[in-house]
Amino acid sequence: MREDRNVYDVTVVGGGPTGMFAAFYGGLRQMKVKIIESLPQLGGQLAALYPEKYIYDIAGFPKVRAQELVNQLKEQLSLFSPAICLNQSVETLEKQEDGTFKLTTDKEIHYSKTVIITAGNGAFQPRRLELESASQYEGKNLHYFISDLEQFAGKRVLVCGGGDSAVDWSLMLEPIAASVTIVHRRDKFRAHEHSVEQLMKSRVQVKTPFVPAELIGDEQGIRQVVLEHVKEGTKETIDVDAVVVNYGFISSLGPIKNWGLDIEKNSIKVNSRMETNIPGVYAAGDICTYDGKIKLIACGFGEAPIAISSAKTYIDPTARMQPAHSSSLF
Ligand SMILES: Cc1cc2nc3c(=O)[nH]c(=O)nc-3n(C[C@H](O)[C@H](O)[C@H](O)COP(=O)(O)OP(=O)(O)OC[C@H]3O[C@@H](n4cnc5c(N)ncnc54)[C@H](O)[C@@H]3O)c2cc1C
Repeated sequence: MREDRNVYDVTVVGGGPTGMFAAFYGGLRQMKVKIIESLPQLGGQLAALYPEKYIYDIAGFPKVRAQELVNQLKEQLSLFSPAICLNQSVETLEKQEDGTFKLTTDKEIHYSKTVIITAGNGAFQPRRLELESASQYEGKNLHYFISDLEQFAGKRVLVCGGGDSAVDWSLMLEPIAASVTIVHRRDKFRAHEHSVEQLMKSRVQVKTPFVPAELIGDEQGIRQVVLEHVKEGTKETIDVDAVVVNYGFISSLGPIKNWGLDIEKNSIKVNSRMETNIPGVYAAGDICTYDGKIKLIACGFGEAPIAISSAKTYIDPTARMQPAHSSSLF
């Protein structure tokens, strides 16, 4: 297990909008900040569940596409270059004898003076292909995320799914890959009408209503996929070099329930300073609850500076809870 022996002032668990803004605010308050996010991307629900939708209730933005808001948050965050650890899910949180916290993820051990939990509904994981042997091809040529389109150049790619991500990735892969086949269990795609129209005009081969029924491969990866017609049960085998699965995401509070926090209906109870029952641990955004709590991005944005300022005064009791105005800092 890797270990980062640096002790951060604050570690933010969850890189959704609340966590991103909290990390930015930590920078503004001159704290050494780290974010840990279970997905290989920042943005939480916005990036994972509805990147193409417009949001109409962010102050100052009459309307903003969810992914665009994430991009703006990333730009704002980059001002202070916090440590960003993606693809790591925090599994345990322990207070050590010297008062610092030890956070253990599935990959690494981290240390921090304070912790802000901005974990939304819990760690997101991609909904996986439920086929025997699927897991053995992860890290080979079975992908749940695409970080580099070029790795598919000249390859025969099978994309599984019927939503926006599956259709968008098929269209983006089409000019690069040798061939792209999209398989969806229903006749109708759930993606935007415009994207589906483009898909039908493209070179992408559309297989509906089919599901992947079997993976045939070797040590190197999947070589063939058997597709089964959902209604007729007939089967077809196609040759593949890569399989991309876009079945959406599932989230679960999971290990957070075992961290000794006061939890009510899957949410962490906090007071008006965003303090949990564990001194030095704070919560903000969708994961936290208090009398009158509502789950909105705008509320997470309000709670984040409170949580950060509480953490700041916890580390340095002489620091002021009220931060200086950002307009007077630069
Ligand atoms: C379809 C849809 C439309 C919406 N529209 C609006 C809208 O118009 N306006 C509005 O205000 N709100 C809207 N919302 C709600 C809004 O998206 C949430 O309020 C917001 O995302 C909460 O932000 P957050 O940062 O608190 O949590 P999240 O966005 O849920 O982010 C939490 C992050 O923490 C990560 N995480 C969790 N546990 C761990 C762990 N143990 N280790 C590492 N990482 C972890 C998760 O993977 C996730 O990325 C909408 C939600 C949906 C689903």
